[in-house]
Amino acid sequence: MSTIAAFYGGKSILITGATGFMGKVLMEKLFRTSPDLKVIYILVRPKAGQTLQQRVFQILNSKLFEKVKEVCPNVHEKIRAIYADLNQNDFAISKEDMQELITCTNVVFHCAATVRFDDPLRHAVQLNVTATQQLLLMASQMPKLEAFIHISTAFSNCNLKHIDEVIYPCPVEPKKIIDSMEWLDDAIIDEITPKLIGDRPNTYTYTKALGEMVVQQESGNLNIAIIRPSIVGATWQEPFPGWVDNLNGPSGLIIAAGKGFLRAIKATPKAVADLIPVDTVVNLTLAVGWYTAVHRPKSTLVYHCTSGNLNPCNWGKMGFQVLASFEKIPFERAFRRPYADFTTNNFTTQYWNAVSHRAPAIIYDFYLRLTGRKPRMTKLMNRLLRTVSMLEYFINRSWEWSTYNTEMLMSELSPEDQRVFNFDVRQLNWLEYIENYVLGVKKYLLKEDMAGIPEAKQHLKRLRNIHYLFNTALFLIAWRLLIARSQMARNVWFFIMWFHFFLQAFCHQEARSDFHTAHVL
Ligand SMILES: CCCCCCCCCCCCCCCCCCCCCCCC(=O)SCCNC(=O)CCNC(=O)[C@H](O)C(C)(C)COP(=O)(O)OP(=O)(O)OC[C@H]1O[C@@H](n2cnc3c(N)ncnc32)[C@H](O)[C@@H]1OP(=O)(O)O
Ligand SMILES: NC(=O)C1=CN([C@@H]2O[C@H](COP(=O)(O)OP(=O)(O)OC[C@H]3O[C@@H](n4cnc5c(N)ncnc54)[C@H](OP(=O)(O)O)[C@@H]3O)[C@@H](O)[C@H]2O)C=CC1
Repeated sequence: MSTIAAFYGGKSILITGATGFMGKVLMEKLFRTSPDLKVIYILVRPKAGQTLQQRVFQILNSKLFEKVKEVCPNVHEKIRAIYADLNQNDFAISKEDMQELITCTNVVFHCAATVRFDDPLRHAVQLNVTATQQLLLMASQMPKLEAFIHISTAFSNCNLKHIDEVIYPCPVEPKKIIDSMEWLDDAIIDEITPKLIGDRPNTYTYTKALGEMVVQQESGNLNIAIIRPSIVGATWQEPFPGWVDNLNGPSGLIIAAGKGFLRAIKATPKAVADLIPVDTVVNLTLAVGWYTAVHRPKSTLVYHCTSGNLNPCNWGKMGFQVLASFEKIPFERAFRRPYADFTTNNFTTQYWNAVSHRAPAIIYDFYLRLTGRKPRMTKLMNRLLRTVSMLEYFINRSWEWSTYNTEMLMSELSPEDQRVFNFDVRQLNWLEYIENYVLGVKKYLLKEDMAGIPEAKQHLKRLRNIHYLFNTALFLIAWRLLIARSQMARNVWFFIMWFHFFLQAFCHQEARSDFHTAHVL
């Protein structure tokens, strides 16, 4: 029997962010491996016209929970959804619910956060810092609490190149930031945001760093640990490979590339793609919960949940494998054929954005107008390019995260626990993982039927023919109208053609050699 699974038996567990990507996988694993746990309290807010109960019902009836229902048929009775809004004082939890939580909770997993990169500082501070502070205050009143596990991010200190499993201080105290949010108006906050976040790229990474400082300062006598996952991706093994249900991290870009919207990206092929499967993060989280409660380390331990130093993969190899997977698993109704130009240069990025993204969108919108429909592609493309520009920071740099604590914990586990709560990322086969990821995006995010694959392949063939036809027609028209009439136009045309093909050849050669190197590595 697994020691960790046995530890959670009979326990009352509080999870924040249980309706999120990681929270759902955490609940699933807890119920599947410790079906005799007492109760999982989840702090939920009504959303998108759904009540708390409807939200819980939807989660429990999803494919993710199919196995759980076999092992733990009374799972509905073991989830207690508590109305809460982490943006409110005392989380707007009723007195009775608060009393129950304080009296009964044994372990807290704090996953809730805003993960948006463009959130205004006030909102990001409220959720990622103030709510963490409030939750710790609540936890300090829990007589039965054995462990408090805080989920942070490996990028909370992305302004550093080498990151140790320690809490780094921020120049301005979190308490001062929290106080100032109360009296400063939005315009002033917007003005000082760049100065506060300094060399971090966004309010998300900054407020997650502040959240860690709050954990350190307010820990009191609590048994606390911090987990820092890198870029969390689809499940690797459990409960089945490829499960994913939101667009964060690479998932949105996989869709954009597979549907043929995104065909070039400013990314450094040799930079480490520090992806970590969500089930690996959850396994480490549960192991840390057990270790923190049972071994009670004297100080707050930080655990890096990253792949780069143990089993590195780079963006070149990842992009190559994603594209290769589209051959086998094409997405339906693609706008253009999937294709990738990786570039590291600003000028070529602008060039490919104009040629591969904006121009086709304008042409398609023109076609929509001609056929009496509302143009939409330019707007969609602008949004996509904005999203990509926000992710660029993370795909053009490499970081080194030390993993001493994570490796120490692995060595502390029994062989059975190492198997049931596997977080040894060295066993991950990237090529297999990425193919399952693409498959998961198709099945669980796009909700496309596998039976549609032959038709999707036909559609891509049609797109290829249209592409050839379009290029030939364009060439003939240009030739007829301009080139045949003027020497000047001929010279300009030849220069453009030369430049275009030169760039294409150059980028291909660059990408090929990088893909090749990446592959060899
Ligand atoms: C040639 C290219 C392709 C080649 C091959 C295939 C490529 C795949 C592999 C290699 C590519 C590289 C992948 C890089 C991924 C790197 C991610 C790095 C992130 C690390 C950060 C640290 C990790 C963490 O700790 S936090 C978790 C990460 N958080 C996020 O990812 C949140 C990011 N999202 C946001 O902040 C916002 O959504 C934002 C600002 C991007 C957009 O906000 P906006 O208000 O404009 O819109 P939304 O309402 O949110 O959505 C609008 C629209 O866009 C869709 N969308 C949302 N997010 C993404 C996304 N990440 N990618 C693509 N599309 C996205 C959303 O669904 C909406 O669509 P509609 O149709 O309009 O509804
Ligand atoms: N995804 C990733 O790549 C990474 C994530 N992390 C960290 O992991 C944790 C979980 O992330 P992930 O699951 O991906 O994020 P999601 O965005 O999927 O989930 C966020 C969760 O927080 C909840 N939440 C947000 N605001 C409130 C609020 N005001 N009141 C109550 N609940 C709220 C959401 O509830 P609702 O459903 O109602 O919106 C949701 O359950 C976060 O702490 C994040 O920083 C770290 C590294 C990478």
